[in-house]
Amino acid sequence: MFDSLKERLEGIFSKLRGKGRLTEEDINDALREVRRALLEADVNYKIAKDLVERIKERCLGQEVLSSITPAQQVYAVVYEELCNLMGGKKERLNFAAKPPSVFMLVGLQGSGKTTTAVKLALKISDSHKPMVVACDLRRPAAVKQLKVLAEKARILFFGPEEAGSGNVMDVTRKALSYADAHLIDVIIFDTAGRLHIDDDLMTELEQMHKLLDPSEVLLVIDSMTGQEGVNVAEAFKEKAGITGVVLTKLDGDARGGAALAVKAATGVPIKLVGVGEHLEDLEEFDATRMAQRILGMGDMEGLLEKIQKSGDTKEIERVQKNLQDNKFTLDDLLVQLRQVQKLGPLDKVMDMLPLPGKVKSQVSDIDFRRIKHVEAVILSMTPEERKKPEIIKGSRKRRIASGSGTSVQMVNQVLKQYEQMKEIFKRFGKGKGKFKGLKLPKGLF
Ligand SMILES: Nc1nc2c(ncn2[C@@H]2O[C@H](COP(=O)(O)OP(=O)(O)OP(=O)(O)O)[C@@H](O)[C@H]2O)c(=O)[nH]1
Repeated sequence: MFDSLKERLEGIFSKLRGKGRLTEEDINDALREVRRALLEADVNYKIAKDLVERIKERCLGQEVLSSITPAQQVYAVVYEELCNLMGGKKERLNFAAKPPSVFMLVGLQGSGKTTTAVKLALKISDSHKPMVVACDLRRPAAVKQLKVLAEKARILFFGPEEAGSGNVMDVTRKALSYADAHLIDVIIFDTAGRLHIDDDLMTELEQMHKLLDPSEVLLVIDSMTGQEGVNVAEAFKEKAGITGVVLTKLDGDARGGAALAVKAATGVPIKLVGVGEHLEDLEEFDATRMAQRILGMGDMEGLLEKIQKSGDTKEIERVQKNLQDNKFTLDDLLVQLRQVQKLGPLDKVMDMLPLPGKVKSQVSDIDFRRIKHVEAVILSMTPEERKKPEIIKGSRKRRIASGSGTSVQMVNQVLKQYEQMKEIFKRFGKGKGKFKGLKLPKGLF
């Protein structure tokens, strides 16, 4: 997601960086391109226009700081304004002061409601006892889907006695008494999906709302729907009293229009984002991180969090220190490869690193199906060789190849990839500059 927007912005800023002083015309030209890039990302025209106006006002109005370049200044303003556009601060879920908390998930068919219901239950299950309730009774398959997913995630499920039968209000009431009897403190209702917003659906949601007095009505939107998603949000806001948005399929190739504009258009904050098909792939939405990703600054916080979750933090800290000190060794590469295997798909990890798109695709090109071979090659080297691979010469390469059950060609490839990564980290992974609390990776300018 955001790839093409990111690339466009990268191009615009690299042009600016090439200029020492920026004239008003330079800024106007750059911002015109920013607006065009936003429109291409399917952001509503008015929202893009207003955003660019605000950026322009701030850029032209600000005094020139001696500590940073003019291009950096513009970049920082764009970053701050993108954060503001997406809501600025993190919006947490509201839980009822007196349990149970009731969450209603609403949205169009196929937006990802059912999956999100279970993802959300799983996410909060560390500190709560959640239950998911199937209230999409028009589509028997939806009840079954929720049940199957809930079983997979070991989450309590409640639904009509027979899929395809029953009445929504009946199921809702029964779910409430079941929850009461079983000390369930969060009840998540998966409501009916429709292809379009219609009166029947809204009446049903209204009745449920009245009975449940929910802490959250979360509208689930497929981010691929772009601006259309924003229109849906406007309609649901008016009719269903939504309190938050969950944007799903952010891992896809959506252009980003919905993520950028939904808060500005509706005033309703994005609270959660779906970032994959696995049940663990639901994250809190963080405008700051999102803006950093859009601007190619990487989501270092997200990456570190992921790494910490996967354990081995001491090792990771050591690798980080080595990266900063420009002492990246093959041992570090080994730790990284193991982390990559634990972290999951490489493209997601790559997305979080503050590297320009082009470099990312180069790194992504590394054949990670052969990751085990790479590991075996490194493990067949002596500790000394892992620190100073340049001492590995012809005969040692053959020994390493046979020791690891691979080939000399593979050994050469590992060494080459290591050199490439070292170079990348040297250029982009080192240190961070600071500007008014912003963390800008050095080397970008
Ligand atoms: N890649 C990806 N796929 C997702 C995400 N969230 C949901 N999906 C997929 O989207 C498809 C539709 O999701 P559902 O949960 O069935 O959607 P729904 O809104 O409940 O649909 P109805 O039950 O038809 O109303 C499923 O194949 C999900 O696996 C996500 O964040 N990323």
